[in-house]
Amino acid sequence: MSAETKEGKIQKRHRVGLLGGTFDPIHVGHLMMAEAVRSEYGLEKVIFIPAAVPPHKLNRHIAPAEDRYRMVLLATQSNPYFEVSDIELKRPGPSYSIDTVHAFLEEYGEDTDFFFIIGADVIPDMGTWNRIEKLLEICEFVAAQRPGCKPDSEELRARFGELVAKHIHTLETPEFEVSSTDIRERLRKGHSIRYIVPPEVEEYIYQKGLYRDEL
Ligand SMILES: Nc1ncnc2c1ncn2[C@@H]1O[C@H](COP(=O)(O)OP(=O)(O)OP(=O)(O)O)[C@@H](O)[C@H]1O
Ligand SMILES: O=C(O)c1ccc[n+]([C@@H]2O[C@H](COP(=O)([O-])O)[C@@H](O)[C@H]2O)c1
Repeated sequence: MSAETKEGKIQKRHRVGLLGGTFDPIHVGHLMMAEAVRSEYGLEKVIFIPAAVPPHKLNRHIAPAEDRYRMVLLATQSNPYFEVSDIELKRPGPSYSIDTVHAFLEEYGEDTDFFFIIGADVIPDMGTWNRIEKLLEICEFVAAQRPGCKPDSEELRARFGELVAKHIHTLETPEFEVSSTDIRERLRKGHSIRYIVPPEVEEYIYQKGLYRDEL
């Protein structure tokens, strides 16, 4: 994408991916999805944003934000296109995406387009997100396939029409049937999580004794 400046020069627009999540813990499904969207959408980078207080998981026990953040750092360190932001960890209250995207728009300026990466399972819930209409206006969403989930945007389309067709894109990515819930369950049962999370994350989980106990 490009835009003409007042002086008539063509300026290339920057394209940055945002991948928000609870990451309790981060797993290869997150990493595969981020890399696939980065490469197919020509993104300069993908910024992983661990949520301090995920708005839809308020009543669920989650690991401390500091641990989830550290695991995201470990998992992403070998990919030069991946960055991690602690923006939501520093903000009190529920980690609403609208506040995060506004902050990035302010930091990066008008010549950057943001692509918020989600799994297809998130689409049916988006109608309940804080100020979703505004959020659809100010950034693009890219929904990656997730095993067993059809990207169902019917309800959103009925409410927000064109905005949904224009700003929510779906992408066929390699699918990997894993979730953080599966991983926590495996750890509670004492089963292996090797190859489902990067080795550094596996080691961190064992070192800190995370997810061992029934909740
Ligand atoms: N295997 C996967 N394939 C595609 N997208 C995924 C996958 N796992 C998670 N995502 C997406 O990554 C984002 C962050 O997900 P999150 O951190 O909640 O992980 P999760 O595995 O869905 O967690 P949990 O099982 O605890 O609900 C969401 O948009 C989610 O849809
Ligand atoms: O802004 C909201 O109202 C909102 C509601 C639910 C989820 N989100 C964001 O969606 C991303 C994925 O959420 P989750 O719960 O699947 O980890 C994460 O960045 C959340 O902060 C955002």
